[in-house]
Amino acid sequence: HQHEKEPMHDGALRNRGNCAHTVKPNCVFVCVFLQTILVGDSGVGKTSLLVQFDQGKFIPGSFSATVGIGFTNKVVTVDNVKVKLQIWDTAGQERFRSVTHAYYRDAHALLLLYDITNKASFDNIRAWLTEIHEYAQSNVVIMLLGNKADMISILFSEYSVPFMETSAKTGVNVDLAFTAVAKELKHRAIQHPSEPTFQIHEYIEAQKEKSGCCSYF
Ligand SMILES: Nc1nc2c(ncn2[C@@H]2O[C@H](COP(=O)(O)OP(=O)(O)OP(=O)(O)O)[C@@H](O)[C@H]2O)c(=O)[nH]1
Repeated sequence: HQHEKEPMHDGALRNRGNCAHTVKPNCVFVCVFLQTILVGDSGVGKTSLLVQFDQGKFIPGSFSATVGIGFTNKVVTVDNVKVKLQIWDTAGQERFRSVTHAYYRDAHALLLLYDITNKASFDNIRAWLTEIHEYAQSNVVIMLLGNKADMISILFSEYSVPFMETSAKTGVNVDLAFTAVAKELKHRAIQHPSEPTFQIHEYIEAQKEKSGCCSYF
């Protein structure tokens, strides 16, 4: 944080009206100040995500729910411009909701998290988005994050089962799922001694990248 020198006044933010931020010309230290809020159900990993981003570590162990709200400042350089992110970590528990709503209005960006292993946290996204639309500025930047992606690889390594996400609706990875299985079976049936053994995991990984799976805009 030694680069921080010119934090904007909170008042400047409140006066910004339509959420526009100021880029200071020829600035050396902090040029843009952005308020970001992490929201989502309790236990989806908001605090953990912030600790990972800020300190590059993950502290496993017992879960202690956030009480109220707190923030961490982080300066990132984007296209040679120093951007100070003030990241607010909110409590996901219902009883703190009225406290956190008060912070939505000043947010430039909202990171909405769900836990990919917890269906209820996914189902609640609609309710979160309704709240966001009610309390935040209309042009707030919203990013939806499916956290705990590592849990997939735990299943994968436990059972050694290849994994990919498909959509029967859009067709994403549908061909690949069947082709990969067909290739595996073909290699088992007809294996030329000179041929390297077919690695279905590697094949899927290589093909998945081409289809640009898993980011949706
Ligand atoms: N495997 C795995 N566990 C995670 C991940 N993120 C968080 N956890 C665990 O999930 C539990 C809840 O994480 P927190 O970061 O405290 O959740 P939170 O969203 O801040 O919860 P509240 O403060 O109540 O809103 C903790 O036991 C974490 O260790 C992740 O990406 N992978």
